[in-house]
Amino acid sequence: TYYRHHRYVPHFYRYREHSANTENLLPEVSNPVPEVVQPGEPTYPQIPEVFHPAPEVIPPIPEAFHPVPEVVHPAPESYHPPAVHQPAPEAPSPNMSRVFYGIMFDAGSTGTRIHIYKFIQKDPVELPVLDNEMYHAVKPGLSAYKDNPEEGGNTIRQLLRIAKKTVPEDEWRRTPVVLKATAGLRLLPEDKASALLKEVRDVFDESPFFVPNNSVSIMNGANEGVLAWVTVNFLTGHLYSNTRRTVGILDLGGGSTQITFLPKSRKTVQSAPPTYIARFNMFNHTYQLYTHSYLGNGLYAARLATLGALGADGLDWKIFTSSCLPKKFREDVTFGGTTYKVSGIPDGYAGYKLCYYEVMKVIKGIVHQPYEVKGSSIFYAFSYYFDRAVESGLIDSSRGGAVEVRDFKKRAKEVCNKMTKYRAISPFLCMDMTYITCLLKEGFGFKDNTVLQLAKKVNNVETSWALGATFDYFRNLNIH
Ligand SMILES: O=c1ccn([C@@H]2O[C@H](COP(=O)(O)OP(=O)(O)O)[C@@H](O)[C@H]2O)c(=O)[nH]1
Repeated sequence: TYYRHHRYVPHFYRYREHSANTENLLPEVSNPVPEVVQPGEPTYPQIPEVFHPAPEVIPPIPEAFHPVPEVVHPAPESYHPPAVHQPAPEAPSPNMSRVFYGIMFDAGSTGTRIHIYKFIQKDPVELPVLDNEMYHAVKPGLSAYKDNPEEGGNTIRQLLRIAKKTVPEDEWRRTPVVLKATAGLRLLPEDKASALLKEVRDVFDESPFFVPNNSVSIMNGANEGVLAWVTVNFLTGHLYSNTRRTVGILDLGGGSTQITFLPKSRKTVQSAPPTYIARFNMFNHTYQLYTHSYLGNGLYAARLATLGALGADGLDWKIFTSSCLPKKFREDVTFGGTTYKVSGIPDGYAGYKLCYYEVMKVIKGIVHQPYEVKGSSIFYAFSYYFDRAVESGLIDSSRGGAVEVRDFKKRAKEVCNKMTKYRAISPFLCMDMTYITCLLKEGFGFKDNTVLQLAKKVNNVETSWALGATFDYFRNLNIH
C-alpha cells in the first residue's frame, strides 16, 4: 500500500508511472508466525520481525523521485525482546491480516502530543505497513505543571481518552504506550521532573494499555536528533534506497533545537566534538550521524535568553526589554511554568539590525558549525521553523515548501522594520524570524542559498522524532 499523497515530493507520481514493479523492489518484511497460546502460559506482545534484503536492482533515482516506503520496522541485526512483566492477549490467527498499534507521547516544552500509529501486517511474510497516524496535541507542556504534577497527569489522561477511541478495545492490552519528554523536563530541577514522570507512570498504569518497562522517561538530546532523522528519512523513502542519499533535519522546539545529518566527508566527523557523532543500526547497516541538541536554544528559551530573562527566576518586579519587540508592547510571558514581564523599549529603537545583535548573544560561541553544512545536503526543517515560516507568509501551511536561508533573512527584515503590521500575528515574530536567520547563518553556518524543505507532515505523518522512537521501541536501534 502506497500513500496516496506526497506533498513535498511533487514528482512522486511520475516516478510511480515509470516503474510499475516498484513494489517488488522494496525490502521484504516478515513476521514470525504468532505463537499459539497455551492456557496458563504467560505470553508476550508480538513484535514484528523485519527482513531487509539489499535491494539489488533499484536504478539510481533522483532525490525527489523516491517511492514512499513500505517498511515500518527497521531491523537491526540482532534483536532481543525486552523483558515484559505483563501477559499479552492471545495471538491472532496466522491467516488473518494483523493490525497493531503503537502509542507514543511527546512531552515537549510547549505542548504534549499523542501519536497513535496503526500498522498493518497483511500476512506473516509480507511487509507491515504504516497505515496511518492519529495525532493530537494539548498545550501547555508538562513542565508548566511543575508545581502541580497531578494536573499534568490529567493532560495525559485526556489524551489517553483519544487513544481508547482510536485503538479497538481488543487491541488495548497489546498496544504499548510510551512517553518521552524533551527540553521542558530537561530544564526543570530533577525533583520536579521526576514528580511529573511518576505521575505520568501512574496514569499509564491505570490505563488499559500495555506499559513496558521504562515507558516514561526524559529522552537525551542525541536520541531526539537521531530519531527525527529516522522519521524523516523513512517518510521520504531515503532509508533503504541504494543511492546512500539521505536528508538532514533541523528541528526547532521550544526549549531545544536539533541538527542531524549523515556526513559525506570524513572531516566533518573528525572536526566535530566526539559527543556530536552518534551511531545506530538499521537494515544491517551502521549509520554514523552528526547530531546535536542545543538545550536553551529552542525558540521560546531563546526568546527569554535574548531578553536576559532565562533562569532569572523570582524576579517578578523586573521588566525584560528588547529591541526585537514592538516599542509599546508589554506582556507577561510564561515558559516552563515561570512567568516573566517583557516589553519593547518604549522610547528607544527597534528593528532588524539591533535585534540581530541581541539574538546573536544567544548563538555566537555556543552553536558549532559542522565542517560540511555549507555543502549540498538537503535539509528538512520542521516544528517552529515551519510554524514561523507560515506565520510570516513565507510558505502556505497546507503545502509547506522549499525556501532558501536568505528568504528567512529577507522576511525577518520586513517583519522587524514593519512591526506594527505584523504585531497582530505575533509581537514576537520579529524576534523569532531574526533568531531563526541568525541560528541558520551564524550558528550552523548555512549559506544564503541553502535550500530548506519546510514540512509539518510528510505523507500525512507528523515530522517529529515520535515515529522514529516507535521504531526504536519495536526494534532496538541501539543508538550509541
Ligand atoms: O508531532 C509534532 C511534535 C511537535 N511539533 C511542533 O514542534 C514544536 C514544539 O516543540 P516542543 O514543544 O516539543 O519543544 P522541545 O521540548 O522539543 O524543545 C512546535 O512547533 C510543534 O507544533 C509538531 O509540529 N508535530
